[in-house]
Amino acid sequence: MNDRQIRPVVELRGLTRSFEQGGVRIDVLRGVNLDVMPGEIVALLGPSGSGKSTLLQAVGLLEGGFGGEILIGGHSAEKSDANARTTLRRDHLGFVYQFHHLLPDFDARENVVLPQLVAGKPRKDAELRAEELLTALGLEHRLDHRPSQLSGGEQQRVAVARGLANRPDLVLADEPTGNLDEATADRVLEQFLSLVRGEGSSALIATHNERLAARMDRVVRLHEGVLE
Ligand SMILES: Nc1ncnc2c1ncn2[C@@H]1O[C@H](COP(=O)(O)OP(=O)(O)OP(=O)(O)O)[C@@H](O)[C@H]1O
Repeated sequence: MNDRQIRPVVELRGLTRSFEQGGVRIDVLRGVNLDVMPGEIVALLGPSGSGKSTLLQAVGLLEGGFGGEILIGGHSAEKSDANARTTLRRDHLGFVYQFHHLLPDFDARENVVLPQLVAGKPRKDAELRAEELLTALGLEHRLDHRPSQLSGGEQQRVAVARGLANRPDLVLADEPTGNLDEATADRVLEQFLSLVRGEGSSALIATHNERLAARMDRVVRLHEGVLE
């Protein structure tokens, strides 16, 4: 490949996924094609049940059972064994879950430190990075608070910091503001997007909220198992 050619951070080619429900087969993804370019923030829109979470699980290399091809940073997920997939996930991907996935017994700082320790970063560096991110999100006065001592919007900002902690090339987020009221969702999304932009990462963000999707660089719609 020409060195000057820019490669997508993720390439999906003919991605398929079916489930059996009560003896009936449903084809949720029927041949999804998508490229996400470096630095691009893509909204994945679709009504409830259209397969947004299923698609994010595929890109996150969290589950098997998919047909087609997934390339992360040019590396084929299918051609990688379980260890190589774990490395791909660790080196390239970050996940922003809804805030109820935060570890309840650890404070905000530690929730952001832990994934970095798992990735092999020294504790001191991990703490500095956690403080930098939480400060950028306006939580410098909440570093020592546990999730139960934080508001929903504050907890979701901790979840954002955790997802970005290891400087992923691609951030995957499933309804990252889905649990928040409209005004808080707007503020948290704004901070999330500006942090992703500032770090030069890409993001694929599932939502059924057209208004929030319009704030991203590109909108793709999942309809009847394909992207339009
Ligand atoms: N593990 C599973 N077993 C059986 N069916 C599943 C499984 N996971 C998802 N499905 C089905 O696949 C379809 C798509 O689900 P998915 O959660 O991906 O949709 P979604 O667009 O993320 O919906 P929502 O916006 O409500 O979260 C649904 O009909 C769902 O019931």
